[in-house]
Amino acid sequence: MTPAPIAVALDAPNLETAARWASLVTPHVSTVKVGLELYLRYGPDVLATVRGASGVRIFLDLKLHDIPNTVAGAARAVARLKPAILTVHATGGPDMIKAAVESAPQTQIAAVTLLTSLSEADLAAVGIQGPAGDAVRRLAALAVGAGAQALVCSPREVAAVRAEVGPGVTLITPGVRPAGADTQDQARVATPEAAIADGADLLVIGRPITGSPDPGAAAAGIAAALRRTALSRP
Ligand SMILES: O=C(O)c1cc(=O)[nH]c(=O)n1[C@@H]1O[C@H](COP(=O)(O)O)[C@@H](O)[C@H]1O
Repeated sequence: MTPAPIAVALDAPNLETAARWASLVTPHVSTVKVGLELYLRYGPDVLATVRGASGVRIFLDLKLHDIPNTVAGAARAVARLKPAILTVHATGGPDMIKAAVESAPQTQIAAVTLLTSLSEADLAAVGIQGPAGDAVRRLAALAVGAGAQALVCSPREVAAVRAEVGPGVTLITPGVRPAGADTQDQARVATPEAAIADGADLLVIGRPITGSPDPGAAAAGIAAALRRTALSRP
């Protein structure tokens, strides 16, 4: 069976846990995501450990955000680890995004538009007025114009982003929660089925899978629900 378009966020406190989660979920999902917690604790070695024998695709989520020269150096430094995807913040601007794209040519650069943890009130507090969707669409167009091949946005905005950037860009949505699940620190959320129906290519899901007593079964359950949705579509 083809693995589901899910990147499991391995936000683990130690390498053993991350490796265990990775081996449990990789039969069911296409990708695993290494973020700041693991990378800052263990460094580049974490990618080889998590990749393990399965050779699963790695999404390296470092959310780079600095001046173009510094981001170019950072992207070059991690490009040798061959992550499939690397994140940068779209608000770093077009020159910064372009620097990342040029410095990691084998890696898909994903520009994070507005963090899914921010509510509209939070966005207003940092000076982003109006509906989140407007700013997300503007940042999406800017990032694609600068060469980003992928975008990160909330599932609430993914349909508008798809309409803005067209079919060729990979749309990645965190802020995904199965119906009835605790939203925790996420503000702009939707279900896995809704995210896919609205045009997401890859769903980032962490705690709903890794917080389960059986992460393998939780990943398999969400993957099966996505397959059922795909089959029921006309
Ligand atoms: O870039 C990301 O992956 C990301 C962007 C964003 O806007 N929101 C967001 O939650 N994420 C990441 O997606 C994951 C979501 O995890 P859960 O909330 O546990 O499903 C975390 O690892 C976040 O770092």
